[in-house]
Amino acid sequence: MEITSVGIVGAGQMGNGIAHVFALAGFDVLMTDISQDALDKAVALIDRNLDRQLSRGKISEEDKAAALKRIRTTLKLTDLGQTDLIIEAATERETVKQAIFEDLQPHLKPTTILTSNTSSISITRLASRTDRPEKFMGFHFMNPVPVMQLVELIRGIATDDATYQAMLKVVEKLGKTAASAEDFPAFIVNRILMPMINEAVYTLYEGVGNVRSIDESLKLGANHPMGPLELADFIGLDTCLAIMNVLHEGLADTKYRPCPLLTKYVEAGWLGRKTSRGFYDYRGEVPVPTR
Ligand SMILES: CC(=O)CC(=O)SCCNC(=O)CCNC(=O)[C@H](O)C(C)(C)COP(=O)(O)OP(=O)(O)OC[C@H]1O[C@@H](n2cnc3c(N)ncnc32)[C@H](O)[C@@H]1OP(=O)(O)O
Ligand SMILES: NC(=O)C1=CN([C@@H]2O[C@H](COP(=O)(O)OP(=O)(O)OC[C@H]3O[C@@H](n4cnc5c(N)ncnc54)[C@H](OP(=O)(O)O)[C@@H]3O)[C@@H](O)[C@H]2O)C=CC1
Repeated sequence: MEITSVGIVGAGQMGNGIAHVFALAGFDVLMTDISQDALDKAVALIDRNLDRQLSRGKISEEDKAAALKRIRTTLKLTDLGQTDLIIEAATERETVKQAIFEDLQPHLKPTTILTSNTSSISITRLASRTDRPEKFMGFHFMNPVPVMQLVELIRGIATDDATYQAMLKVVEKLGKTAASAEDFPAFIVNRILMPMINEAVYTLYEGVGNVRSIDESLKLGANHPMGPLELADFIGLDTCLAIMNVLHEGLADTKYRPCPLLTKYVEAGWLGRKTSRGFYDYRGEVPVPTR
């Protein structure tokens, strides 16, 4: 069955980026969130990010207008039931994701494929709570979605080949590159990236460097486009901590112990760019290190 429509749950930074790339690739998009404010902000951001691509000659005025026309929003999760593909991109918490799939289930077409953009949580476990574990996959985009080429595809233990092949076709239609990862905590990218970010926070915690020197070191010394603390702020410190907890609990190895300083920032509500404060304070003209 050809996939032409997608339902996106969660209109945060990932949800809006995913809606953006699907609409540009010609899919009909229906996006939901628990707040109207999040939906309005997401649509405004997609408009701005399409403008960036327009001003750089990557898309035309017609492409932009057509993409925006393909995006609809709703506050009712169950409206998404008639779409061909569900992409869950809500907060990185297993209970939240489980509840979303549970609530959606009675309203789904029998053919609808379910996916989660989770950064770390077991696909097999999420799938096992639904009526279609064979049609369930991890579909992990990278941030910022319109810019990053990679999508991780993660099969749960029960995912069938027809579902995997259908998702490969979707990735191809988006013009992105798929990497297949096995279903173990945090898959490939975050298994490697997140311990590096956590180590950068330990480096700060132990006073080996400050925010600026740590970020400069990795940017100028290892050619990373962003320093690890700047990247953590960009991803969201709550998401970074959630991923470290999944690694720590799922692999039972102390090398994944989340840095207490990362926990403290999250407890303060200093979640990075999305709350205007994290390892940097973004409330002024230029970001200022908070340590
Ligand atoms: C946590 C997880 O589960 C998984 C993850 O996602 S891990 C995070 C993965 N992401 C990264 O590691 C990102 C690392 N950072 C970068 O690659 C770069 O800093 C960046 C691409 C984000 C920004 O690059 P930059 O050169 O500093 O900024 P900027 O010049 O504004 O942007 C570069 C290009 O991207 C475009 N761009 C940036 N953000 C965009 C967006 N949201 N939408 C559309 N276009 C965007 C810009 O228009 C620009 O386009 P051109 O190349 O055509 O000029
Ligand atoms: N940030 C990143 O770099 C990446 C994140 N991911 C993954 O993508 C997912 C989303 O992350 P991200 O976009 O950064 O997070 P955000 O915090 O930016 O957005 C999450 C959104 O989901 C909403 N939400 C929460 N619960 C529900 C619900 N029950 N139904 C509908 N919407 C809900 C939130 O609303 P509210 O704010 O009101 O709670 C918020 O708008 C996570 O699983 C994360 O691990 C994957 C790749 C990269």
